[in-house]
Amino acid sequence: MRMVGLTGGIASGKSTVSRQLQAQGIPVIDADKVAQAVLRKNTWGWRRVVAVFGNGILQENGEVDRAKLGEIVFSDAAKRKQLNRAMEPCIMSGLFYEILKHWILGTSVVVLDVPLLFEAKIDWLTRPIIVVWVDDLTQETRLMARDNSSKEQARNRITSQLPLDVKRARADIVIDNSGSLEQTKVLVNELKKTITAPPSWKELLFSRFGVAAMVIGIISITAARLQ
Ligand SMILES: CC(C)(COP(=O)(O)OP(=O)(O)OC[C@H]1O[C@@H](n2cnc3c(N)ncnc32)[C@H](O)[C@@H]1O)[C@@H](O)C(=O)NCCC(=O)NCCS
Ligand SMILES: Nc1ncnc2c1ncn2[C@@H]1O[C@H](COP(=O)(O)OP(=O)(O)OP(=O)(O)O)[C@@H](O)[C@H]1O
Repeated sequence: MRMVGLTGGIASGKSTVSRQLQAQGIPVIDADKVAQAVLRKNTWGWRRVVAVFGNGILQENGEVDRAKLGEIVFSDAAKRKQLNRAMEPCIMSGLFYEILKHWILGTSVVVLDVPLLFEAKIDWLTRPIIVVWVDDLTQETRLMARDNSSKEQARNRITSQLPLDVKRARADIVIDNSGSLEQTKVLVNELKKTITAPPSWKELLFSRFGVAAMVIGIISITAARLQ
């Protein structure tokens, strides 16, 4: 199974590209959705996060107040590190579960939409790596418009990630999403051809190795948790 990495900066257009790929029949695993699931009330992730941040981040119904937690972690690098440390094993397990489902089903190409692919150092698992890029001003403007946020809130979120130009430099393929949606669609059509081209033997071996390494990783995390 070919595992294609899809990443970029906040509001650079990963979900937009992901939707266009899905419309062409390419399966996508969305790490943001996995992260949301592992933060639901009474889950393993919820317990770990509440243990670190306390009940003050909860709504009356016991669910995490995402806006409140976001305000805390996107304006304080140390708190963000604590959140990442608490959630990382849960997100990794969730991603692994989704990958395993596709592997068992015999999916030939799956796209992993992971905003923090480089930051979490899991880029080695995926090939090719696609970075959805936009210029800084477009990123800020789109983020503010989408989240109805202030310039300060948008800058806090943008600077909490590896700079988008650094990600672009590490990409195998760059999708420039600074133009119109129609222009991006044309680029995504070309992208589909590239990622669905028949895999080489080297690629096949790499993917099997990646999945095997993840199995070992998850077993180690689970074993450490049970101790
Ligand atoms: C802090 C939370 C609750 C804020 O929720 P909110 O609904 O406002 O944002 P949402 O989840 O939609 O994330 C929007 C974008 O923020 C960026 N982002 C999210 N978490 C982080 C982080 N820890 N560091 C840097 N950027 C992040 C990503 O680009 C993501 O696509 C949420 O982002 C979260 O649980 N983050 C930690 C989990 C995580 O690392 N997610 C990224 C998946 S790899
Ligand atoms: N080419 C485009 N032209 C105009 N608007 C766009 C374009 N691409 C994306 N957008 C808009 O920009 C915003 C951010 O896009 P999107 O949600 O796809 O980004 P993202 O990278 O998935 O964000 P996040 O990191 O928060 O998950 C959305 O409101 C989207 O509709």
